[in-house]
Amino acid sequence: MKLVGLVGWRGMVGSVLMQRMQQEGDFDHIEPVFFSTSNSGGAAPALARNETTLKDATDIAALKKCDIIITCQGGDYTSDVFPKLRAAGWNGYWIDAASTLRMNDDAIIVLDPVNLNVIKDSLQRGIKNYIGGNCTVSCMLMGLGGLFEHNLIDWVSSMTYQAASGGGAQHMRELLTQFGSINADVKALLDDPASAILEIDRKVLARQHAMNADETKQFGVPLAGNLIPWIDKDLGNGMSKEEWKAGAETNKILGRGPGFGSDAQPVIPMDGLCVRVGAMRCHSQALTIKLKKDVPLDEISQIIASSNQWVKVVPNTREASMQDLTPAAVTGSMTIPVGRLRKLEMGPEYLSAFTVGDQLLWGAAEPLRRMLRIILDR
Ligand SMILES: NC(=O)C1=CN([C@@H]2O[C@H](COP(=O)(O)OP(=O)(O)OC[C@H]3O[C@@H](n4cnc5c(N)ncnc54)[C@H](OP(=O)(O)O)[C@@H]3O)[C@@H](O)[C@H]2O)C=CC1
Ligand SMILES: N[C@@H](CC(=O)OP(=O)(O)O)C(=O)O
Repeated sequence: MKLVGLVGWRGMVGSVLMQRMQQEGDFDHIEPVFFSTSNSGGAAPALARNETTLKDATDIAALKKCDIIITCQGGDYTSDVFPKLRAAGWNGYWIDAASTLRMNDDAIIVLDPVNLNVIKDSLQRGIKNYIGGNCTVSCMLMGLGGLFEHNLIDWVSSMTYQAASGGGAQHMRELLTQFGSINADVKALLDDPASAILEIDRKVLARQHAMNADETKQFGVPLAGNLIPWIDKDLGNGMSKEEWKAGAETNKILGRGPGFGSDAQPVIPMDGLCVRVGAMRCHSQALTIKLKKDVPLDEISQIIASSNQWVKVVPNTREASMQDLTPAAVTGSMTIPVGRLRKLEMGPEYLSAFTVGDQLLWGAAEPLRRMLRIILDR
């Protein structure tokens, strides 16, 4: 059995990964070794078999023994440990949730329901670094993969509504704490049906404006009852790094653009705005898609629905959209609903779509565990 090192397994992405690996019986096929950056020597989780203590996640000699390493520890860890491990001659498979290595020439962004051909070709070529994509990109491609596959897309503009979970566990906690403190300030007024709504509104705003640095430590400003139209770094050209990832990662996942040789398909322009909203753990996005030609809506629905077993087309009705196309409906589920499909007033080649995906499942953990199985099944 392959020795598989697990790093970052108790974090938020890591915990979801452990859950999914148990559900899918992945541990039956590996000998796991659990690593920690903070508790080496401590007891490994119950899933451990022969290696029952936690190894030091920075111990290159211990890491080198692994055939495969899966890490959800984060970008700083990858930047620190990965180069040292390769420099020490380790030639195993590195599977990573962090963005650090994604755009490297010797790394593949993995989303096998969409790019299994790219993955298989890379394994054949001896590539050893397999990185999970940005959560928004992965969820979008799981939903709209069919349109890309049929080469129907001229360009895409995405407007995202990204959940607190994209920032990590502390961000989710902060959002809920903020909601709680706002509620506490207006609870008496809410309980009184005769109270004035403008007084409630004034108090909510006063509480938001009065939030101190501790209450907004993660997001920098209140997110509860608010939104933040910027995610990730400022690239200095008016674009956020999260927005840049949409085009860069989508095209890399699809194997499009000059980096993939002279006979590769051209890059599909993708751009838009990424916005953080007060949802808990599903990323949603509204897409404007310029098609290459006028394709009837029923054909579009059929192409989208038949792309993979997880995508589900939601009828473009008020009731279905409210029931099936919300973060609360999708959280914890592998299903990727795509709805609000309609032709826009701009013309028959302009399509709107809205999709929601659990960013901890398809957006983070699931492509990693599936990559592990692809390697094991070779
Ligand atoms: N959040 C997301 O939605 C996505 C994240 N990613 C990537 O995955 C990386 C990990 O993200 P995420 O899981 O959100 O990060 P977390 O902060 O939840 O976990 C990262 C590490 O923090 C340490 N840690 C310290 N205190 C705690 C605690 N109280 N509970 C659990 N872990 C703790 C753990 O390391 P140790 O056990 O060694 O102490 C853990 O592995 C990110 O940096 C990002 O690169 C990718 C896609 C989506
Ligand atoms: N940036 C994403 C989460 C994330 O971790 O993205 P990436 O893996 O590309 O750094 C968000 O905040 O919603």
